Amino acid sequence: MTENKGTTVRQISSQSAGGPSSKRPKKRHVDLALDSVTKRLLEQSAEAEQSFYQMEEQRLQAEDHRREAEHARELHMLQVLGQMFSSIATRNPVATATANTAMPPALNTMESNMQPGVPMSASGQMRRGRSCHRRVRSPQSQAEWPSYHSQPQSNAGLVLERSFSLGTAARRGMDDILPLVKNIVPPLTSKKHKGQDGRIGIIGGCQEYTGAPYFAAISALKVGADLSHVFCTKAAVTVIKSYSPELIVHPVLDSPNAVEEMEKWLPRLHCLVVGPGLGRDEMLLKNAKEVIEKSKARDIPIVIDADGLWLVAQQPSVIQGYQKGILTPNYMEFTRLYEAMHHEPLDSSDHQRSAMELSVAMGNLTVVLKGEEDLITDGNKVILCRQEGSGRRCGGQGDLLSGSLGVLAHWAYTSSADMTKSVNPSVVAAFGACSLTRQCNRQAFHKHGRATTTTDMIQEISSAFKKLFES
Ligand SMILES: NC(=O)C1=CN([C@@H]2O[C@H](COP(=O)(O)OP(=O)(O)OC[C@H]3O[C@@H](n4cnc5c(N)ncnc54)[C@H](O)[C@@H]3O)[C@@H](O)[C@H]2O)[C@@H](O)CC1
Ligand SMILES: Nc1ncnc2c1ncn2[C@@H]1O[C@H](COP(=O)(O)OP(=O)(O)OP(=O)(O)O)[C@@H](O)[C@H]1O
Repeated sequence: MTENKGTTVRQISSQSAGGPSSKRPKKRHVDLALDSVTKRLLEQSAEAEQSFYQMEEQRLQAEDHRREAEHARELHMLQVLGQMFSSIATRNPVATATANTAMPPALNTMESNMQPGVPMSASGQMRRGRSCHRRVRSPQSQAEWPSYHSQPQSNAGLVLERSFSLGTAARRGMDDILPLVKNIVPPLTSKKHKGQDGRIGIIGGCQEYTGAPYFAAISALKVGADLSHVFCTKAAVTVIKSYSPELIVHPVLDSPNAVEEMEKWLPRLHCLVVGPGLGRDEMLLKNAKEVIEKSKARDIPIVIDADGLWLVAQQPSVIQGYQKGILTPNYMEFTRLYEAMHHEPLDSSDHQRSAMELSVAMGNLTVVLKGEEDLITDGNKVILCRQEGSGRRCGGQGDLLSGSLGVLAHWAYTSSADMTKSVNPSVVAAFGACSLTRQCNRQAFHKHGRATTTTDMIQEISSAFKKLFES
């Protein structure tokens, strides 16, 4: 019985295990079924991907149409205004003559620093008769001044005609500058050694603020710098190190010989970003100031942000006139700087004009006024960055911008004039950093919505960079 049972069991198991002849057809059958399921899945995923791209394409086209319509509306509005003003000018020659005599001092404020055809805001142009005092005036600007008078049009006509160029020139600016940013991105080759694509220094980080210098430094690395150093206080160092093993963090900013400690590193740095999380402690600001002085002597680009701008508002001479200096104020910081330089309240109705005035007063430093649209000017020209972002304004986005700008400034200043088509390298770099920050914001918001934080934006740097500058 037992034997029989055993035999039965053996027989059953030998059947179920299957001899070579009984097993193979089944496996083949299973394989075939699996193959077809996989194939079907792949087809479905390809279809889904294709329809996603189609939808995305349609969405982008719709967005383009919306923007074109908006620009057309703006242009139309300006044309109507132009006609209104020229008819006023024709009907009232006395007013025109008065305007002619009243114009020169005010024109000195803006136009004297502008190249012909440079974008300028309509509101700024129309308020030109107001009293306004420019502090710095370049010889080039004076040379240009007579040509404005030689225009056969009335001032109102001239004003508005140049206003028309605002929208198109600003847009053209965007289209023109983006290829230049692409040009300055260094190729990745096996011939390079570590450090060649950028060694960036961030001055900032104290007891209260450890996130800001981290955001700036890690953004610099993610954009493509090889090494990113943070010079912070002792209290901040372990915290920052614990965020990231990639950063080199020096606990020197509040040490008794802080300046010598930091100066030692300057020959190894390509660019300095001063201010993220610096705080406003007198001693820290003094140390930062001295390092800025030493860096100027080494001719390295210096981006000044956040509390670094507080320092500049107290002592503008620290960076005034340094052509490789770039200021990245938000609106509050901008107001502070403007009022410190001009000793009068900021007229908030014309940001472009005010930004140019600040740049000129600072000796044609590049100013990046961040906001709904970023405004970049070196006092000669205003470029607008309108790369779509999102409505999410979490803290730290400005640090992403200043850290990225540090790397891009290094790349822009080491590129040939051919690559930047002789456009101010600071402006090219600033445009790149603004576009990138806004694109990261857009992508991160797409994924995280209201919960978006700067950390989420930093994770988007790689793909945003690729999309903007490597496609
Ligand atoms: N996680 C961190 O460690 C962070 C630290 N940060 C640091 O914090 C320090 C102080 O920076 P703050 O920006 O707070 O400077 P301020 O202390 O000058 O404050 C500026 C204030 O203005 C407000 N503001 C900004 N834009 C405005 C606008 N357009 N209109 C009206 N109000 C506006 C802000 O809400 C803020 O309260 C800096 O060192 C900065 O780097 C920030 O970078 C944010 C992230
Ligand atoms: N209203 C807005 N719409 C779209 N983008 C904006 C708007 N305001 C600011 N940004 C973008 O956010 C980025 C950072 O600007 P923001 O004004 O937040 O700087 P910040 O206050 O110096 O930042 P931080 O929090 O790091 O100190 C810039 O790239 C800017 O283009």
